Amino acid sequence: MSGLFLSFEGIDGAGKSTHIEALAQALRARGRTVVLTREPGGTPLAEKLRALALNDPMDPLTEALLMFAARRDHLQQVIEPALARGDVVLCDRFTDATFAYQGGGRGFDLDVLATLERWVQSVPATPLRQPDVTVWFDLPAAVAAQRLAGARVPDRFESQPQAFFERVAGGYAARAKADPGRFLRVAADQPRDQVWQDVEEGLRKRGVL
Ligand SMILES: Nc1ncnc2c1ncn2[C@@H]1O[C@H](COP(=O)(O)OP(=O)(O)O)[C@@H](O)[C@H]1O
Ligand SMILES: Cc1cn([C@H]2C[C@H](O)[C@@H](COP(=O)(O)OP(=O)(O)O)O2)c(=O)[nH]c1=O
Repeated sequence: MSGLFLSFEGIDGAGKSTHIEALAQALRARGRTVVLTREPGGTPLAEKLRALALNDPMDPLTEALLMFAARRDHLQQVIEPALARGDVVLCDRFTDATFAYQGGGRGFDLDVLATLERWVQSVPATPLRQPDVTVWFDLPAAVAAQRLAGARVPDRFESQPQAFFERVAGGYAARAKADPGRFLRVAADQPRDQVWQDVEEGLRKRGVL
């Protein structure tokens, strides 16, 4: 069986975590070996970089470089070996998050991000590794803010004002527009069951489920 790479995106509170585990179970029930992972993170080194990026003050270039440094290690240590074995990789966030948060949210130069993307995602198997499908939980920033109010201790990103998340959401929309074949947009402002049905149906249409 050939490997499959799925990423999950959306602003904080959009509902990714709620549905990734259910999807892992659905895939396992179909006989697939599933690697559940996340960015920034997924390896011991990348988890250290995550702790820095989420908690320590830094300028936008440092932030972008840490995200891509973590990604490079994650690709080499976890994602590429898993895809080579024929596993399904479910990754909670990938490069679209960098374009949305560092690009849209922080206003960092998108051309620089695109250059880093090409460098970091060039691997022996392919000149530009990208997810096969990106499930995008599209949720208005105001709804996400309501969901997260008081729910968890906010990190450097979650403590940003709503306007930041409006820019992040715009960053995702631009990435989706540029690569509509890869993006599966799910309207996340619906009851959990309906969101899950839309995820399932979208992935079935793409032959993933
Ligand atoms: N469809 C939904 N409707 C209402 N609340 C939801 C829905 N999906 C998730 N939630 C709740 O919203 C919060 C954020 O969801 P979560 O899955 O952690 O988002 P993310 O991983 O994208 O940040 C959680 O408290 C979760 O229980
Ligand atoms: C992958 C990535 C995440 N982030 C941010 C988005 C999130 O606020 C944060 C961590 O993501 P996430 O794992 O979704 O957080 P949580 O543990 O709260 O579910 O990192 C970036 O800013 N750039 C990136 O490239």
